[in-house]
Amino acid sequence: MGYAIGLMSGTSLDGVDVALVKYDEGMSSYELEDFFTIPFSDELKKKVTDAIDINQSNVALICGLNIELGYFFGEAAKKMIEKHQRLGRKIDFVASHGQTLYHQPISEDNLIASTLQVGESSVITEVTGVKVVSDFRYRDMAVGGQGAPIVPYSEFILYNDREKQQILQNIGGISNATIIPKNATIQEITAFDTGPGNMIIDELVRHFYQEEYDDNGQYAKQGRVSEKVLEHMMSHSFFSRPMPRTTGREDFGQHYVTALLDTYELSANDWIATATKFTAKAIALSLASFFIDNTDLIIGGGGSYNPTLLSMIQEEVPSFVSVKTQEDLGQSSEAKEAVAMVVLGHRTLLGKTSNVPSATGATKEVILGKITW
Ligand SMILES: Nc1ncnc2c1ncn2[C@@H]1O[C@H](COP(=O)(O)OP(=O)(O)OP(=O)(O)O)[C@@H](O)[C@H]1O
Ligand SMILES: CC(=O)N[C@H]1[C@@H]2OC[C@@H](O2)[C@@H](O)[C@@H]1O[C@H](C)C(=O)O
Repeated sequence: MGYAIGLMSGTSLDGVDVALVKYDEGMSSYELEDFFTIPFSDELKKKVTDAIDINQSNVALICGLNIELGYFFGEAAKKMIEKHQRLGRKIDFVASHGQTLYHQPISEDNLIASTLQVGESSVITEVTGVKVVSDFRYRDMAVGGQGAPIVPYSEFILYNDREKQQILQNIGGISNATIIPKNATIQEITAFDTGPGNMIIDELVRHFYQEEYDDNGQYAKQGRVSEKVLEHMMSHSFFSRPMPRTTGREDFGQHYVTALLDTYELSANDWIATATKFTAKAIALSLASFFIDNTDLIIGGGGSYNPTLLSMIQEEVPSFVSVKTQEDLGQSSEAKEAVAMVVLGHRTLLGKTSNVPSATGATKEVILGKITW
Protein backbone atom coordinates (compact mmCIF):
# COMPACT_ATOMS: atom_id res chain seq x y z
CA MET A 1 0.00 0.00 0.00
CA GLY A 2 1.24 3.48 -0.80
CA TYR A 3 0.19 7.06 -1.37
CA ALA A 4 0.50 9.12 -4.53
CA ILE A 5 -0.72 12.46 -5.80
CA GLY A 6 -2.54 13.01 -9.09
CA LEU A 7 -2.51 16.46 -10.72
CA MET A 8 -5.02 17.35 -13.42
CA SER A 9 -5.30 20.69 -15.13
CA GLY A 10 -7.93 20.29 -17.79
CA THR A 11 -9.38 22.20 -20.67
CA SER A 12 -11.65 24.34 -18.46
CA LEU A 13 -8.61 26.28 -17.26
CA ASP A 14 -10.03 26.56 -13.76
CA GLY A 15 -6.78 25.58 -12.02
CA VAL A 16 -5.17 22.34 -10.95
CA ASP A 17 -7.01 19.47 -9.26
CA VAL A 18 -4.91 17.74 -6.60
CA ALA A 19 -5.91 14.24 -5.46
CA LEU A 20 -4.25 12.16 -2.77
CA VAL A 21 -4.78 8.50 -3.59
CA LYS A 22 -4.10 5.39 -1.52
CA TYR A 23 -3.15 2.51 -3.80
CA ASP A 24 -2.23 -1.13 -3.50
CA GLU A 25 0.75 -2.72 -5.21
CA GLY A 26 -1.59 -5.19 -6.94
CA MET A 27 -2.85 -2.34 -9.17
CA SER A 28 -6.51 -3.03 -8.37
CA SER A 29 -7.43 -0.52 -5.70
CA TYR A 30 -7.08 3.25 -5.87
CA GLU A 31 -8.96 5.17 -3.18
CA LEU A 32 -9.36 8.91 -3.00
CA GLU A 33 -8.19 10.13 0.42
CA ASP A 34 -8.11 13.88 -0.03
CA PHE A 35 -8.78 16.42 -2.76
CA PHE A 36 -8.59 20.13 -3.44
CA THR A 37 -8.38 22.46 -6.42
CA ILE A 38 -5.93 25.34 -6.53
CA PRO A 39 -7.33 27.97 -8.91
CA PHE A 40 -5.10 29.82 -11.35
CA SER A 41 -4.42 33.45 -10.39
CA ASP A 42 -5.91 35.89 -12.92
CA GLU A 43 -2.39 36.61 -14.18
CA LEU A 44 -1.51 32.95 -14.73
CA LYS A 45 -4.88 32.21 -16.33
CA LYS A 46 -4.30 35.09 -18.76
CA LYS A 47 -0.92 33.64 -19.72
CA VAL A 48 -2.48 30.22 -20.33
CA THR A 49 -5.37 31.61 -22.39
CA ASP A 50 -2.93 33.72 -24.43
CA ALA A 51 -0.65 30.74 -24.96
CA ILE A 52 -3.48 28.59 -26.35
CA ASP A 53 -4.84 31.34 -28.57
CA ILE A 54 -3.27 30.91 -31.97
CA ASN A 55 -3.40 34.70 -32.55
CA GLN A 56 -1.87 35.70 -29.20
CA SER A 57 0.58 32.92 -28.59
CA ASN A 58 4.31 33.10 -29.03
CA VAL A 59 7.18 30.80 -28.32
CA ALA A 60 8.66 32.92 -25.49
CA LEU A 61 5.33 32.81 -23.67
CA ILE A 62 5.11 29.02 -24.02
CA CYS A 63 8.74 28.56 -22.96
CA GLY A 64 8.20 30.60 -19.77
CA LEU A 65 4.82 29.04 -19.04
CA ASN A 66 6.28 25.54 -19.05
CA ILE A 67 8.49 26.49 -16.09
CA GLU A 68 5.96 28.75 -14.36
CA LEU A 69 3.30 26.02 -14.43
CA GLY A 70 5.92 23.57 -13.18
CA TYR A 71 6.25 25.75 -10.05
CA PHE A 72 2.47 26.15 -9.77
CA PHE A 73 1.85 22.40 -10.01
CA GLY A 74 4.81 21.67 -7.70
CA GLU A 75 3.54 24.06 -5.01
CA ALA A 76 0.02 22.59 -5.30
CA ALA A 77 1.35 19.04 -4.82
CA LYS A 78 3.62 20.21 -1.98
CA LYS A 79 0.63 21.58 -0.10
CA MET A 80 -0.98 18.13 -0.18
CA ILE A 81 2.31 16.40 0.68
CA GLU A 82 2.95 18.59 3.73
CA LYS A 83 -0.61 18.18 4.97
CA HIS A 84 -0.29 14.40 4.91
CA GLN A 85 3.31 14.15 6.07
CA ARG A 86 2.05 15.65 9.31
CA LEU A 87 -0.22 12.59 9.53
CA GLY A 88 2.75 10.28 8.97
CA ARG A 89 1.98 9.47 5.33
CA LYS A 90 4.82 9.22 2.83
CA ILE A 91 4.04 10.15 -0.77
CA ASP A 92 5.67 7.82 -3.30
CA PHE A 93 5.14 9.75 -6.51
CA VAL A 94 3.31 12.58 -8.22
CA ALA A 95 1.52 11.92 -11.53
CA SER A 96 0.96 15.09 -13.52
CA HIS A 97 -1.10 15.54 -16.67
CA GLY A 98 0.23 19.01 -17.55
CA GLN A 99 -1.68 21.82 -19.18
CA THR A 100 -2.70 21.10 -22.75
CA LEU A 101 -1.81 24.08 -24.93
CA TYR A 102 -2.58 22.47 -28.24
CA HIS A 103 -4.00 19.21 -29.47
CA GLN A 104 -3.95 18.14 -33.10
CA PRO A 105 -5.40 14.62 -32.97
CA ILE A 106 -4.90 13.76 -36.64
CA SER A 107 -2.56 15.07 -39.32
CA GLU A 108 -4.15 17.67 -41.60
CA ASP A 109 -3.26 20.85 -43.47
CA ASN A 110 0.52 20.58 -43.04
CA LEU A 111 0.16 19.89 -39.31
CA ILE A 112 1.36 16.52 -38.12
CA ALA A 113 -0.74 14.80 -35.44
CA SER A 114 0.62 16.23 -32.18
CA THR A 115 -0.21 17.40 -28.70
CA LEU A 116 1.50 19.70 -26.21
CA GLN A 117 1.21 19.60 -22.42
CA VAL A 118 3.35 21.95 -20.33
CA GLY A 119 4.25 22.20 -16.63
CA GLU A 120 7.84 21.02 -16.38
CA SER A 121 8.20 17.81 -14.40
CA SER A 122 11.81 18.63 -13.44
CA VAL A 123 10.51 21.65 -11.54
CA ILE A 124 7.70 19.66 -9.88
CA THR A 125 10.25 17.08 -8.70
CA GLU A 126 12.56 19.78 -7.37
CA VAL A 127 9.77 21.61 -5.52
CA THR A 128 8.22 18.47 -3.99
CA GLY A 129 11.27 16.23 -3.54
CA VAL A 130 9.16 13.39 -4.98
CA LYS A 131 9.57 11.59 -8.32
CA VAL A 132 7.14 12.66 -11.00
CA VAL A 133 5.47 10.72 -13.81
CA SER A 134 4.22 12.98 -16.59
CA ASP A 135 3.62 13.41 -20.34
CA PHE A 136 1.28 10.48 -20.78
CA ARG A 137 0.05 11.27 -24.27
CA TYR A 138 3.14 11.25 -26.48
CA ARG A 139 3.94 7.55 -26.48
CA ASP A 140 0.44 6.71 -27.68
CA MET A 141 0.86 9.21 -30.51
CA ALA A 142 4.20 7.66 -31.39
CA VAL A 143 2.33 4.45 -32.23
CA GLY A 144 -0.31 6.17 -34.34
CA GLY A 145 -2.85 7.02 -31.62
CA GLN A 146 -4.56 10.36 -31.08
CA GLY A 147 -2.95 10.65 -27.62
CA ALA A 148 -6.44 10.96 -26.15
CA PRO A 149 -8.44 9.87 -24.35
CA ILE A 150 -6.07 8.47 -21.74
CA VAL A 151 -8.41 7.94 -18.79
CA PRO A 152 -10.10 4.76 -20.15
CA TYR A 153 -7.49 2.38 -18.71
CA SER A 154 -8.10 3.78 -15.27
CA GLU A 155 -11.85 3.56 -15.75
CA PHE A 156 -11.50 -0.04 -16.85
CA ILE A 157 -9.65 -0.86 -13.63
CA LEU A 158 -11.89 1.14 -11.32
CA TYR A 159 -15.34 0.50 -12.80
CA ASN A 160 -15.27 -2.84 -14.62
CA ASP A 161 -16.84 -6.04 -13.41
CA ARG A 162 -20.26 -4.72 -12.57
CA GLU A 163 -23.47 -6.28 -13.73
CA LYS A 164 -24.39 -3.61 -16.23
CA GLN A 165 -22.89 -1.83 -19.18
CA GLN A 166 -21.55 1.46 -17.88
CA ILE A 167 -20.96 4.64 -19.79
CA LEU A 168 -18.65 7.03 -17.99
CA GLN A 169 -19.36 10.47 -19.33
CA ASN A 170 -16.93 13.18 -18.27
CA ILE A 171 -18.09 16.76 -18.78
CA GLY A 172 -15.14 19.09 -18.34
CA GLY A 173 -14.26 21.77 -20.87
CA ILE A 174 -14.67 19.07 -23.50
CA SER A 175 -16.89 16.01 -22.96
CA ASN A 176 -15.52 12.52 -23.30
CA ALA A 177 -17.06 9.10 -22.74
CA THR A 178 -15.80 5.61 -21.98
CA ILE A 179 -18.09 2.66 -22.65
CA ILE A 180 -17.43 -0.38 -20.51
CA PRO A 181 -19.62 -3.32 -21.54
CA LYS A 182 -20.66 -5.76 -18.84
CA ASN A 183 -17.59 -7.80 -17.75
CA ALA A 184 -15.48 -6.21 -20.46
CA THR A 185 -11.94 -7.03 -21.50
CA ILE A 186 -9.65 -4.11 -22.29
CA GLN A 187 -10.13 -4.75 -26.04
CA GLU A 188 -13.87 -4.22 -25.64
CA ILE A 189 -13.57 -0.70 -24.23
CA THR A 190 -14.66 2.13 -26.48
CA ALA A 191 -13.87 5.75 -25.73
CA PHE A 192 -14.02 9.04 -27.57
CA ASP A 193 -14.77 12.72 -27.09
CA THR A 194 -18.48 13.44 -27.46
CA GLY A 195 -18.00 17.14 -28.26
CA PRO A 196 -18.09 20.28 -26.17
CA GLY A 197 -18.50 20.11 -22.41
CA ASN A 198 -18.80 23.31 -20.43
CA MET A 199 -16.49 25.20 -22.77
CA ILE A 200 -19.12 27.04 -24.80
CA ILE A 201 -21.37 27.64 -21.78
CA ASP A 202 -18.42 29.09 -19.81
CA GLU A 203 -17.41 31.32 -22.70
CA LEU A 204 -20.94 32.71 -23.01
CA VAL A 205 -21.29 33.26 -19.25
CA ARG A 206 -17.98 35.14 -19.27
CA HIS A 207 -19.15 37.20 -22.24
CA PHE A 208 -22.57 38.15 -20.87
CA TYR A 209 -22.10 38.07 -17.10
CA GLN A 210 -18.31 38.27 -16.50
CA GLU A 211 -18.64 35.16 -14.34
CA GLU A 212 -16.65 31.94 -14.73
CA TYR A 213 -19.52 29.47 -15.24
CA ASP A 214 -23.29 29.02 -15.08
CA ASP A 215 -23.49 28.21 -11.37
CA ASN A 216 -26.05 25.40 -10.89
CA GLY A 217 -27.30 25.97 -14.44
CA GLN A 218 -29.35 28.99 -13.26
CA TYR A 219 -29.03 31.03 -16.47
CA ALA A 220 -29.72 28.09 -18.80
CA LYS A 221 -32.78 27.25 -16.74
CA GLN A 222 -34.23 30.70 -17.35
CA GLY A 223 -33.47 30.72 -21.09
CA ARG A 224 -35.19 29.23 -24.13
CA VAL A 225 -33.43 26.99 -26.60
CA SER A 226 -33.18 28.40 -30.14
CA GLU A 227 -33.82 25.49 -32.50
CA LYS A 228 -32.26 27.40 -35.39
CA VAL A 229 -28.96 28.05 -33.60
CA LEU A 230 -28.99 24.52 -32.19
CA GLU A 231 -29.34 23.09 -35.68
CA HIS A 232 -26.40 25.19 -36.84
CA MET A 233 -24.30 23.94 -33.91
CA MET A 234 -25.22 20.33 -34.61
CA SER A 235 -23.91 20.72 -38.17
CA HIS A 236 -20.33 21.18 -36.84
CA SER A 237 -17.81 19.12 -38.81
CA PHE A 238 -16.75 17.35 -35.59
CA PHE A 239 -19.83 15.11 -35.81
CA SER A 240 -18.90 13.79 -39.25
CA ARG A 241 -15.31 12.85 -38.36
CA PRO A 242 -14.65 9.11 -38.13
CA MET A 243 -14.74 7.38 -34.74
CA PRO A 244 -12.93 7.28 -32.43
CA ARG A 245 -12.60 11.07 -32.44
CA THR A 246 -11.17 13.65 -30.08
CA THR A 247 -11.55 17.40 -30.00
CA GLY A 248 -10.51 20.49 -28.06
CA ARG A 249 -10.53 24.23 -27.71
CA GLU A 250 -9.44 24.38 -31.37
CA ASP A 251 -13.00 23.31 -32.34
CA PHE A 252 -15.22 24.75 -29.60
CA GLY A 253 -13.20 27.53 -27.95
CA GLN A 254 -13.39 31.30 -28.04
CA HIS A 255 -13.16 31.60 -31.83
CA TYR A 256 -16.13 29.31 -32.31
CA VAL A 257 -18.22 31.28 -29.79
CA THR A 258 -17.25 34.65 -31.25
CA ALA A 259 -18.30 33.49 -34.73
CA LEU A 260 -21.67 32.33 -33.35
CA LEU A 261 -22.26 35.61 -31.54
CA ASP A 262 -21.46 37.49 -34.76
CA THR A 263 -23.97 35.41 -36.74
CA TYR A 264 -27.04 35.12 -34.50
CA GLU A 265 -28.81 37.37 -32.04
CA LEU A 266 -30.26 35.86 -28.88
CA SER A 267 -30.69 37.04 -25.29
CA ALA A 268 -27.96 36.05 -22.83
CA ASN A 269 -29.98 33.30 -21.17
CA ASP A 270 -31.28 31.95 -24.49
CA TRP A 271 -27.65 31.65 -25.67
CA ILE A 272 -26.68 29.81 -22.51
CA ALA A 273 -29.74 27.53 -22.69
CA THR A 274 -28.97 26.74 -26.34
CA ALA A 275 -25.30 25.97 -25.61
CA THR A 276 -26.31 23.76 -22.68
CA LYS A 277 -28.76 21.87 -24.88
CA PHE A 278 -26.02 21.53 -27.53
CA THR A 279 -23.69 19.87 -25.00
CA ALA A 280 -26.50 17.47 -24.01
CA LYS A 281 -27.46 16.70 -27.61
CA ALA A 282 -23.85 16.13 -28.65
CA ILE A 283 -23.51 13.59 -25.84
CA ALA A 284 -26.75 11.79 -26.77
CA LEU A 285 -25.90 11.73 -30.47
CA SER A 286 -22.36 10.43 -29.94
CA LEU A 287 -23.59 7.71 -27.58
CA ALA A 288 -26.75 6.75 -29.50
CA SER A 289 -25.49 3.39 -30.76
CA PHE A 290 -24.38 2.33 -27.26
CA PHE A 291 -27.70 2.73 -25.47
CA ILE A 292 -28.80 -0.83 -24.83
CA ASP A 293 -31.16 -1.98 -22.15
CA ASN A 294 -29.64 -1.92 -18.68
CA THR A 295 -27.16 0.91 -19.15
CA ASP A 296 -25.99 3.37 -16.53
CA LEU A 297 -24.84 6.74 -17.83
CA ILE A 298 -22.55 8.05 -15.10
CA ILE A 299 -21.70 11.71 -15.32
CA GLY A 300 -18.46 13.09 -13.90
CA GLY A 301 -16.44 16.29 -14.28
CA GLY A 302 -17.63 19.77 -13.39
CA GLY A 303 -20.70 19.44 -15.65
CA SER A 304 -22.29 17.09 -13.15
CA TYR A 305 -22.79 20.12 -10.88
CA ASN A 306 -25.11 21.71 -13.47
CA PRO A 307 -28.65 20.33 -12.89
CA THR A 308 -30.05 22.04 -16.00
CA LEU A 309 -27.48 20.21 -18.12
CA LEU A 310 -28.22 16.92 -16.35
CA SER A 311 -31.95 17.20 -17.00
CA MET A 312 -31.34 18.12 -20.65
CA ILE A 313 -29.19 14.99 -20.98
CA GLN A 314 -31.98 12.89 -19.46
CA GLU A 315 -34.41 14.41 -22.00
CA GLU A 316 -32.12 13.49 -24.90
CA VAL A 317 -31.39 9.85 -24.00
CA PRO A 318 -33.83 6.92 -24.12
CA SER A 319 -35.91 6.60 -20.96
CA PHE A 320 -34.39 3.20 -20.05
CA VAL A 321 -30.97 4.83 -19.61
CA SER A 322 -30.55 6.03 -16.07
CA VAL A 323 -28.47 9.17 -15.68
CA LYS A 324 -26.37 9.17 -12.49
CA THR A 325 -23.46 11.18 -11.19
CA GLN A 326 -20.19 9.95 -9.69
CA GLU A 327 -21.54 11.19 -6.35
CA ASP A 328 -24.49 8.79 -6.70
CA LEU A 329 -21.86 5.99 -6.72
CA GLY A 330 -20.06 7.44 -3.72
CA GLN A 331 -17.23 8.78 -5.91
CA SER A 332 -16.14 12.33 -6.71
CA SER A 333 -16.99 13.98 -10.04
CA GLU A 334 -14.30 16.60 -9.69
CA ALA A 335 -11.48 14.28 -8.59
CA LYS A 336 -11.94 11.51 -11.13
CA GLU A 337 -9.35 12.57 -13.70
CA ALA A 338 -6.72 13.43 -11.08
CA VAL A 339 -7.23 9.93 -9.63
CA ALA A 340 -6.83 8.53 -13.16
CA MET A 341 -3.38 10.15 -13.40
CA VAL A 342 -2.28 8.15 -10.35
CA VAL A 343 -3.46 4.91 -11.98
CA LEU A 344 -1.51 5.75 -15.15
CA GLY A 345 1.58 6.92 -13.23
CA HIS A 346 1.62 3.77 -11.11
CA ARG A 347 1.50 1.60 -14.23
CA THR A 348 4.36 3.60 -15.78
CA LEU A 349 6.52 3.00 -12.71
CA LEU A 350 5.77 -0.72 -12.89
CA GLY A 351 6.52 -0.84 -16.63
CA LYS A 352 2.92 -1.71 -17.54
CA THR A 353 1.00 -0.52 -20.59
CA SER A 354 -1.93 1.84 -20.09
CA ASN A 355 -3.16 3.17 -23.41
CA VAL A 356 -6.33 1.70 -24.90
CA PRO A 357 -5.77 1.28 -28.66
CA SER A 358 -9.49 0.81 -29.34
CA ALA A 359 -9.99 4.30 -27.87
CA THR A 360 -7.02 6.22 -29.27
CA GLY A 361 -6.50 4.40 -32.56
CA ALA A 362 -2.95 3.38 -31.59
CA THR A 363 -1.47 0.38 -33.37
CA LYS A 364 -0.43 -1.31 -30.10
CA GLU A 365 -0.46 -1.14 -26.31
CA VAL A 366 2.49 0.86 -24.94
CA ILE A 367 3.81 2.08 -21.59
CA LEU A 368 2.75 5.72 -21.27
CA GLY A 369 4.60 8.51 -19.52
CA LYS A 370 8.04 9.75 -18.57
CA ILE A 371 9.66 9.54 -15.15
CA THR A 372 11.65 12.36 -13.55
CA TRP A 373 13.65 11.09 -10.55
N1 LIG B 1 -21.57 24.34 -9.47
C1 LIG B 1 -21.41 24.30 -10.80
N2 LIG B 1 -22.44 24.64 -11.61
C2 LIG B 1 -22.31 24.61 -12.97
N3 LIG B 1 -21.17 24.27 -13.59
C3 LIG B 1 -20.11 23.92 -12.83
C4 LIG B 1 -20.17 23.91 -11.41
N4 LIG B 1 -18.96 23.51 -10.94
C5 LIG B 1 -18.18 23.28 -12.02
N5 LIG B 1 -18.86 23.53 -13.16
C6 LIG B 1 -18.37 23.45 -14.55
O1 LIG B 1 -17.31 22.53 -14.62
C7 LIG B 1 -16.16 23.13 -15.22
C8 LIG B 1 -14.92 22.49 -14.67
O2 LIG B 1 -14.97 21.13 -14.97
P1 LIG B 1 -13.71 20.16 -14.84
O3 LIG B 1 -12.90 20.58 -13.67
O4 LIG B 1 -14.23 18.77 -14.91
O5 LIG B 1 -12.96 20.51 -16.18
P2 LIG B 1 -11.51 20.14 -16.68
O6 LIG B 1 -10.98 18.97 -15.92
O7 LIG B 1 -10.74 21.39 -16.69
O8 LIG B 1 -11.81 19.75 -18.18
P3 LIG B 1 -11.45 18.49 -19.12
O9 LIG B 1 -12.05 17.27 -18.49
O10 LIG B 1 -12.10 18.86 -20.40
O11 LIG B 1 -9.99 18.46 -19.23
C9 LIG B 1 -16.30 24.61 -14.91
O12 LIG B 1 -15.63 25.40 -15.86
C10 LIG B 1 -17.82 24.79 -14.99
O13 LIG B 1 -18.23 25.00 -16.31
C1 LIG C 1 -5.58 16.66 -25.33
C2 LIG C 1 -6.36 16.80 -24.08
O1 LIG C 1 -5.88 17.38 -23.12
N1 LIG C 1 -7.56 16.22 -24.08
C3 LIG C 1 -8.42 16.16 -22.90
C4 LIG C 1 -9.61 17.09 -23.04
O2 LIG C 1 -10.42 17.05 -21.88
C5 LIG C 1 -11.41 16.06 -22.06
C6 LIG C 1 -11.09 15.47 -23.38
O3 LIG C 1 -10.47 16.58 -24.02
C7 LIG C 1 -10.06 14.32 -23.28
O4 LIG C 1 -9.78 13.90 -24.60
C8 LIG C 1 -8.76 14.74 -22.67
O5 LIG C 1 -8.61 14.51 -21.32
C9 LIG C 1 -8.81 13.29 -20.64
C10 LIG C 1 -8.08 13.34 -19.33
C11 LIG C 1 -8.37 12.05 -21.41
O6 LIG C 1 -7.45 12.09 -22.21
O7 LIG C 1 -8.93 10.98 -21.14
